[in-house]
Amino acid sequence: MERIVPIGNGTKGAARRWPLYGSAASRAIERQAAEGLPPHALMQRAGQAVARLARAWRPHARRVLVVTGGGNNGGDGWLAAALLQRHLRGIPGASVQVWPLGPTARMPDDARWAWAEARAAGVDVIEAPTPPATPADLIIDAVFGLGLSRPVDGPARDALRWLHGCPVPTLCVDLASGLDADTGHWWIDAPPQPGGPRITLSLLTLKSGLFTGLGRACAGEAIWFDDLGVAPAPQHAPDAWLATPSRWPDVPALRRAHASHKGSRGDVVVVGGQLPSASDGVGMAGAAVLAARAALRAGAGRVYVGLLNGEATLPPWDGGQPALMLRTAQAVLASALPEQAVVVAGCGGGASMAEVLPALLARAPRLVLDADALNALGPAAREGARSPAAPGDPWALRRAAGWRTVLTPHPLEAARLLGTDVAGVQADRLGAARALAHRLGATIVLKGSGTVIAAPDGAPIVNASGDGLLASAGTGDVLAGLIGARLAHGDANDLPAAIAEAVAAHGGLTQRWTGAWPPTATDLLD
Ligand SMILES: NC(=O)C1=CN([C@@H]2O[C@H](COP(=O)(O)OP(=O)(O)OC[C@H]3O[C@@H](n4cnc5c(N)ncnc54)[C@H](O)[C@@H]3O)[C@@H](O)[C@H]2O)[C@@H](O)CC1
Repeated sequence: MERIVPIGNGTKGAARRWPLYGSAASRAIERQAAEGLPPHALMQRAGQAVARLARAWRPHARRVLVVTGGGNNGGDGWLAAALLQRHLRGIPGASVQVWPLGPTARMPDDARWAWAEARAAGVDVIEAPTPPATPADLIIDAVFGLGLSRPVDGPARDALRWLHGCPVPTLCVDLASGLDADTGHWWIDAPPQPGGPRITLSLLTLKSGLFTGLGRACAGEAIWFDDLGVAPAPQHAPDAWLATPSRWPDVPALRRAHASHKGSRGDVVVVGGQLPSASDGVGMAGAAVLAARAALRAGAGRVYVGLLNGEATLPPWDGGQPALMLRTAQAVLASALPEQAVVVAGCGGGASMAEVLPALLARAPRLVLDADALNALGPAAREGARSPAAPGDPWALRRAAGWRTVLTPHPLEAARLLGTDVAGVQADRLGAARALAHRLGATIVLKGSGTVIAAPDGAPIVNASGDGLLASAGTGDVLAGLIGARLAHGDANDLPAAIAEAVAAHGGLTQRWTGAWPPTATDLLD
C-alpha cells in the first residue's frame, strides 16, 4: 500500500509514473486477476487493506460505522467490518456497526461471502445511525465504487448527503461514494467537499476520476493505493497517467553547466498584455509581465515582452524583474523572435490579440496559446475542425511543418473551442482535452483541479500537484510562462512529458507556501 497524494519529498512513490484506469479497464484487470486466484481472494485482500489503513489512520477509533452498498464496494466494507470487529473485540466501548443501504439479498457472490464473514464475526447491523450527530469515531464509506455511473436519488441520496456532511473522519473505499471513476464527475446533489477529515483508498487500480474533475475535492487529504497484489497485463493500456513529481527546473543541473550562457538556456517572448488606450482605459499588461517573470524565474535565458496597443506609452522596464526586455508587439513581429524564441501568446492580450495572432500562427514553430489568444482563435479553430485541409488553414500548415502548438485553456475557454459549455467539459475532462488535441493536432493543457495534458496521440497525463491556493488571478499567466521556459530548454523531446513537468512545478509552488495569508501570483514566484 502506498500513499499517492499528497506527494512526499523523496518517498519511494515520488519518482513513479502511475497508470490510471477507468471502470472498464479496471473491471477487465479484475476479471483476469480473479481467474488465477482462489474464490474471493481479491475481496479478501481488499477488505484487509481497508481494515489495515483504517487502523493506521485512526488507531484510537473505538466506534466504527461502515456504510455499505449492494455491490462489491459494499462487500469490501462488510469484510473490513468483520476484520475490525475481530480486532476490537473485548475492548471496552468498542463497536463495529454496519449500515447497509438497500437489500443484502441480491448482492454479488463476493459481497455475499463478505457479508457472511461479517455476520459470523458478530458485527452489529443497524437500520440507520441514531443521534448524536457523531455516531462513530470512524466511518468507512463503502456504498458505491466503480459501479456508479448515473445520478443517485431516493434514500441512497439522503444517506450519502448525511455521510458527506458528517464531521466524523471517513475512509472512502475505492472512491468517495458519488464520484465517477472515469471522469471525476459527482453524481449526487450534496456538496462534494467533505464535512470532516477524509482519505480514500483506491483498490486494484488507481482510477482516473480520483485525480481530475471533482476527484481531488472528494477524495480528502490523501489518496492511498493498494494493488491487491495484481500487476495489470500489458494488454490493459492505461486510460491516463498520473504525472510524476517534477524535478524541473533542475537547479543543480543548471549549476553544473559551467560552460553554458544565457543563449544556451533558450529565449521566450511573451506577446500579450494590452496597454490601456485613451479610448477604453482598459489595461492587462500585468498578465504578460507575470508570464514573462515566470519564464525568467524558471531559467529561460532571455525573456522578452511584446506589449499590445501601440497608442499607449510603453513602461521603460519592469521594476520587479528589470532583466525582462519590454517592447511593443509590433517590434516583436518586426524581428526574428517569433521564429527563434518560444512564443507565449495571449496573456492579457485583450481584443488586440486578434491582430497579431495570424502572424504568430504562421511564423512561430514553438507556440503556447493562452487566454485571449484562445478567445481570438475560437471560431477559426472550429472552422479548421470542419475542413482541416482548407487552403491556408494554419492548423493544417503547423501540423504539416511539425511545429509545436500548446493550448492552455481553462474549462470555459475549452468549452468555447469545443462548442459546448463548462459543464460539458467538466463532466469529462480527459475526453474534452483529447477531443481538442485531435481536432487541432496540438497539445492541450486543460487547467483546473487535476490539469490534463493531452496530445493527439497517447494517453493523457493528469497532474497531481497544486491545490486551492492556485485559484487566484494571474496563476494561469504564471503557468503559461513556465511552459514557455520548459520548451525553451532544449531537451523537450517528449512534449507532453515536458509540459507535465512545468505543470507539476507550477502546482508545487503552493506546496512551498507557508504564509498565513493566501499567496498572490507574484508571491508564488518569490
Ligand atoms: N469483486 C472483487 O473481488 C473486487 C471488488 N472490488 C470492489 O468492487 C467495487 C465494484 O463493485 P461493483 O461492480 O459491484 O459496483 P459498486 O459496488 O460500486 O456498485 C454496484 C451497486 O450499486 C448499485 N447502483 C449503481 N448505481 C446506482 C445509483 N445511481 N443509485 C442506486 N444504486 C446504484 C447497483 O445496482 C449495485 O448494487 C470496486 O469499486 C471495489 O470497491 C475491489 O475491491 C476489487 C476486488
